[in-house]
Amino acid sequence: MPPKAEDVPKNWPPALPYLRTPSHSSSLTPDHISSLRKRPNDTLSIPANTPKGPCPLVKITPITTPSHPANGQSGLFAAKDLKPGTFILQYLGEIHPTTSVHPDGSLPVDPHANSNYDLSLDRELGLGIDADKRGNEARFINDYRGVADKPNAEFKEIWDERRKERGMGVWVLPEGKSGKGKGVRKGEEILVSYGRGFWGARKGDGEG
Ligand SMILES: C[S@@+](CC[C@H](N)C(=O)[O-])C[C@H]1O[C@@H](n2cnc3c(N)ncnc32)[C@H](O)[C@@H]1O
Repeated sequence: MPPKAEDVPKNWPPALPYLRTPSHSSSLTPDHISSLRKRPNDTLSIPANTPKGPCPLVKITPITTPSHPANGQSGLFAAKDLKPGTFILQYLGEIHPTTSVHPDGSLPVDPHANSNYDLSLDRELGLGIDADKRGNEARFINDYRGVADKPNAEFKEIWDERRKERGMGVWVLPEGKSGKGKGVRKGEEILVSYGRGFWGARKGDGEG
């Protein structure tokens, strides 16, 4: 059955599969899988009342402000006031090894290296989450550079108790000692820091 309009968020690109749970690359090894199923000591769980499917806290919005560095693309905006420390949604995409052996057996290659939607989940083990070809609303989160003075949200590892699996979550920045995180007001863009490495690899695409 084709998905009903309410099954995907408004402004979701029609050609892109919308995920409600992570997808696993067929290149994951048994070691990767067993590490994904081991809960790290200091991770928070996804709140039990988190809906599977479209997130009521956010809106995918086309950007039409000429001064915005991602003008002509989309961004993710708050649909409600969000307090500091709020879990917003999980970053869904394909969980994949960051290197895999080339089909001809030559040097390892990373087929996700050029993706603009690839997040690191575990650097040591070499695991990433790529939302280039499939994902959820979180793939539309822009970097704060050129948009605001500071980020108002962050990517932080989470534990999914329903799937017993590690993943990445998007959280509103906590208050912190200096009152750093002030929350996100309804209608404000949700912005993270991609890190200098992202922009360093894409000189001319944003700030370094
Ligand atoms: C994960 S995507 C974010 C969603 C993207 N805007 C879209 O509509 O699909 C990352 C890409 O968004 C753009 N982008 C995000 N933040 C930006 C910023 N601060 N300045 C310039 N481009 C940005 C860049 O093209 C980057 O490669």
